[in-house]
Parts: sequence; C-alpha cells; structure tokens
Amino acid sequence: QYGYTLPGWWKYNLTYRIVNYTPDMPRADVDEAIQKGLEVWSKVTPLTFTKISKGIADIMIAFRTRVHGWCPRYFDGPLGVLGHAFPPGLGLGGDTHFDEDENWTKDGAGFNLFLVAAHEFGHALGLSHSNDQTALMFPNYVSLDPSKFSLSQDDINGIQSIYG
Ligand SMILES: O=C1CC=C(NS(=O)(=O)c2ccc(-c3ccccc3)cc2)CC1=O
Ligand SMILES: [Zn+2]
Repeated sequence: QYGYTLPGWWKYNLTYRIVNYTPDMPRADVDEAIQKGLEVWSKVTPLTFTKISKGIADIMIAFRTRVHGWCPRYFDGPLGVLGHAFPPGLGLGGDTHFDEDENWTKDGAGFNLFLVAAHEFGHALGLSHSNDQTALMFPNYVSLDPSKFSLSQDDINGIQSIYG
C-alpha cells in the first residue's frame, strides 16, 4: 500500500524536543500526547525516543501558524492542513509542526493532538500516505476514540519495512 520514502533514519536512538507549547492544552497533556504519539511507533520498531529540553534534537516539534521561520511549508489558518512533518534527514529532517490555528485537545473535541502527532511522526520516520482507510497513515483525519486507537497492519508493514 505504500510508496514510502526509504531510507529511514540511519540510527535507532532518536531525540525529540518540544520547542513551544499550544495554549489550548495543559503542558503535561501536550507532553503526554507527543510521548504517546512516538510510542505508537517505538512499540513496533527498534526505535527509541529521548526527550531533550534544549539544543537541537532529531525531531524538533513546534506549534506554528501561517508562514513560520525558515520552514519551506506554511499553514492555512483554522481547519485545512493540521500539521506537517519532514522525512528523516539532517536539519529540518524529522521536524514536525502543528498548526496553532487549530483547537488542540486531549479528547474528541477540536483535533486530538495524539492522533495527529502519531500520523505526523509516521512521516517523520519515513512513511508516506497509505490508501488503506483503516491505516493511521491514511490522508484523512478520522476522529476516533484515542483510547481505542491501534496501528493497522498496513502501518506496521510500512514501518517494519524501513526499520525491520
Ligand atoms: O503530509 C501531509 C499533508 C497533509 C496533511 N493533512 S492534515 O494535516 O490535515 C492531516 C490529515 C490527516 C491526519 C490524520 C490521519 C489519520 C489519523 C490521524 C490523523 C493528520 C493530519 C497531513 C500530512 O501529514
Ligand atoms: Zn512547518
């Protein structure tokens, strides 16, 4: 199902840093949503993710709007694109941005940060979109109960074909 971009990361132990926080949620909930979004993938690969609080991490995570910094992509205000992530690589590689013009939540209201983060981190690890509509890497956001979330076999096949 995948036209995924190979290769993935050339190392299994990756670092991440949450550069800024959305005012929509308590910081602890943002930390948890991000940590769980990464755990989705580390559970099915040899990858590990270590949170750092300063300096340059492999995966720099930020909440941004419209044109932002030196990022070659931009956001479009409320709704529309919710986030973007860059495939594995140096510099921008792996970096993941969320559109601050969305309403980020821990539950089903607005957009669930954990679900969108898990999807974007799929890109940050080298996956592209899947045409399997049950897959996390399917292009369209499906608001589902995050507690009932699980990776589809398609997602697992895709990520294990890179980090098998
Ligand atoms: O590369 C792209 C290009 C466009 C995107 N659209 S999005 O930001 O509105 C988006 C769409 C779906 C999801 C999603 C899909 C499945 C489960 C959870 C989230 C996340 C973000 C998301 C994306 O990663
Ligand atoms: Zn960006």
